[in-house]
Amino acid sequence: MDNKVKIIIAGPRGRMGSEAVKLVNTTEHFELLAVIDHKHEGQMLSDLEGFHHINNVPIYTDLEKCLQSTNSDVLIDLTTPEVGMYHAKTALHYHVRPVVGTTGFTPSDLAELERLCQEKNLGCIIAPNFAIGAVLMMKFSQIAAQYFNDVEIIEMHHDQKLDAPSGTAVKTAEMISAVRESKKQGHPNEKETLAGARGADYTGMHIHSVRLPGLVAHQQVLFGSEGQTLTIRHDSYNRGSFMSGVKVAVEKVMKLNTFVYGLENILE
Ligand SMILES: NC(=O)C1=CN([C@@H]2O[C@H](COP(=O)(O)OP(=O)(O)OC[C@H]3O[C@@H](n4cnc5c(N)ncnc54)[C@H](OP(=O)(O)O)[C@@H]3O)[C@@H](O)[C@H]2O)C=CC1
Ligand SMILES: O=C(O)C1=N[C@H](C(=O)O)C[C@H](O)C1
Repeated sequence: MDNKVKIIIAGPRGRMGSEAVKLVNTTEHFELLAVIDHKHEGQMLSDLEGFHHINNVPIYTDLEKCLQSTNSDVLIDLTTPEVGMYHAKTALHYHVRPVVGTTGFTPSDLAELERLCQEKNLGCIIAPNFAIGAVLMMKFSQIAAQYFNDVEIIEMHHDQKLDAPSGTAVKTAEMISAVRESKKQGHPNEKETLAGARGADYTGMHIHSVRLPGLVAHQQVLFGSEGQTLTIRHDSYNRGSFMSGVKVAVEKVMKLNTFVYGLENILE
């Protein structure tokens, strides 16, 4: 018996998933047991371009079949919102702890996962952003919002992103609204002459989503008051920026029997 954390990764060919494969493969106390890919049933990960050096890792298209055939501890999911939700629920049913980076979950998805964690007495971490700098940006924004009631969020991502606003922007808005008195931003009588010009409305605070090739993941939180503005900004320039957070989440989830939404709740 070794003490390695036995891991399954869903979405291994993706921008994030391929980095996670690298992380697990190079971390002494982690072991990659299998991957979930909706393509390539019956093949080995080493058959795929970019993974020739990774031995003995089977590809499953069906998570349930994978969980029945392997004795795993943690599922790392980096896929799409619908798939991620199904994977997280399935993993918990099989007593495997989910670490989910996939964004786009609704409040009712999160509530359902929380209920399932209680029922199974198991840990689960949903992290809209694994980058430590992004977590600090959200925490600093929450502090600033105690002093500045006027705030708008601008998130900027690559143009292959499926969800808008980003999970980070939603989490930032949630953290701010926990301390900010609800207020409709802008002039009370303002009118959009072009629909969407003022962005999405989250308890009166506006979220603007920019999508451009060349970007990775960036966010500015802008505060304003009489004669001054404060801008809190974070930039991820590559997906490596998220991996130390993934590592911490996998280590932590092994010691948890509760549901955690946001890395800020587990960082020491
Ligand atoms: N929490 C965080 O810090 C971060 C979170 N993210 C989030 O992570 C998710 C993935 O992002 P990213 O890597 O950029 O996206 P990609 O599109 O690059 O990767 C997603 C991968 O999931 C695969 N996939 C789709 N359906 C399934 C399925 N049923 N089973 C297994 N694999 C499947 C896709 O395969 P195919 O292309 O063949 O369909 C693709 O390889 C997004 O929700 C994103 O918002 C991203 C960055 C950081
Ligand atoms: O899709 C991405 O790229 C990212 N998604 C996450 C989000 O929606 O906040 C995290 C990061 O911003 C990159």
